[in-house]
Amino acid sequence: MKEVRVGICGLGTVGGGTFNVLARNAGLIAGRAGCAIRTVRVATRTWRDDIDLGDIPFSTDIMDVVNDPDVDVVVELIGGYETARELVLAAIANGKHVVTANKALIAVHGNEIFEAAAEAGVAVTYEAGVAGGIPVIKAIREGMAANRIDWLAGIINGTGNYILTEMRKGRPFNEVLQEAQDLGYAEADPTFDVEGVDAAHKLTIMASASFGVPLQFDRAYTEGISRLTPYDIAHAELLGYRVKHLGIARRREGGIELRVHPTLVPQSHLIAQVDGVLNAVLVDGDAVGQTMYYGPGAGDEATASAVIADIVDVARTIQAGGQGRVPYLGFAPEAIEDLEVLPMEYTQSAYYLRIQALDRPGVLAKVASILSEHGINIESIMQKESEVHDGRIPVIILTHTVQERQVNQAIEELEALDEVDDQVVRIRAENFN
Ligand SMILES: NC(=O)C1=CN([C@@H]2O[C@H](COP(=O)(O)OP(=O)(O)OC[C@H]3O[C@@H](n4cnc5c(N)ncnc54)[C@H](O)[C@@H]3O)[C@@H](O)[C@H]2O)C=CC1
Ligand SMILES: N[C@@H](CC=O)C(=O)O
Ligand code: NA
Repeated sequence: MKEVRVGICGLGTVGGGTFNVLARNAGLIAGRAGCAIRTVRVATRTWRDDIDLGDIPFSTDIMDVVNDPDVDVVVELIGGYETARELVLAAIANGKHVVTANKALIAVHGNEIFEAAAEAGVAVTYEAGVAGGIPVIKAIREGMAANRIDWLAGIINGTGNYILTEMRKGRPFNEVLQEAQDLGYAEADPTFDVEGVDAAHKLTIMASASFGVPLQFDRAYTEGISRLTPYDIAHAELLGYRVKHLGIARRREGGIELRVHPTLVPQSHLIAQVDGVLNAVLVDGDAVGQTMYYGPGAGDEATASAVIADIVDVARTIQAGGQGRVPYLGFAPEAIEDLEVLPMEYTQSAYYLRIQALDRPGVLAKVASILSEHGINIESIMQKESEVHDGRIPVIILTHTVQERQVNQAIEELEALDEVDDQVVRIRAENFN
């Protein structure tokens, strides 16, 4: 085969980046792929005047790509759940390989899509969907193949990390979110970024590829960054921690943890230094130990880098005459375990608690006694006289690692005390042990 022919669906941020890099680095990419990679058709609803398609046929109907007999690989870059699902299933039915950057699609419909693809004998790849340009799916499915992976944790949403980084400098949330949207980092619906849905999509995929379990997005716990206050971010810093929005997956007795939430991480850990649109994923393997993958998590050409790496992989597969060197989730179908996601109350974490209490003798003793009754050990406690306001003082406590249900019960009792006002603020903390 002299060339592999690509049809691109969606010419937005990632589609534009993919088209441009494929054109700019055509010779180099052909050298790596062992054949030319040629864009033979494009379909997109909105046009970009800055991209010259030359004589490549184009239309607004994505089915034109799927039904084009000249297309070997359909590159799905339209985003969203349902239309993308129909597009990908139709491409598979037509015997075409699929490359996608759509983590929402894979996290929610991946089990169905991989089954259809296996039956049709085609590849479906999704590297760009997880942590953008970082080749983390390749690292997990191939580089970590010798290891039992017990946990992974990552900053896996560029928009959210960009917002948290700028908030630390004192900038307002909404202004920074608008900036991330203007830079092309945010999802079509930016609440997916801010409320942790996008991170949960990516975490679901990485967990399945790490542990060899089916995709279970509907069981993931998702908490966003929109309710974080500058006060708690600053006080976490005083305790030696930084607040990051993490996705965490951990293998436990009888199930797996799958959770996305703001998290205190030690300032001394490398992951605390990951700022702006950059992402980082820690993966812990029993043989290799802790590894970290770092780089741009969003953006046009950064994401295109991963899309094209997948296209090259598919081109090599086509030349080798197979359906894909690597199984869809990195495990042979018969090796997929039936492990379920644990309910949140059975997950384990350390906690930052902020209790708004009356500034009166004996209150701290009552708080400590409730925590102790629930088996919660205190790592550190912080209370500053300069913060007394209206006879009330914030008490900030960092706990040791405990089960979430112990903390839920303790918080319920703390909030019922006459000496405690408002809801107790709770942010989980990780030390990556
Ligand atoms: N923007 C980024 O940095 C990253 C985005 N992604 C994913 O890549 C995919 C694309 O994202 P972006 O390029 O940012 O989005 P975008 O909104 O910039 O581009 C989407 C393109 O698809 C076209 N489109 C949408 N629905 C269509 C339909 N039914 N028929 C024809 N054309 C249609 C739109 O006209 C637009 O040109 C999404 O799944 C997103 O989650 C993944 C990693 C990074
Ligand atoms: N909206 C996403 C884009 C990449 O996946 C992000 O901000 O990380
Ligand atoms: Na990636």
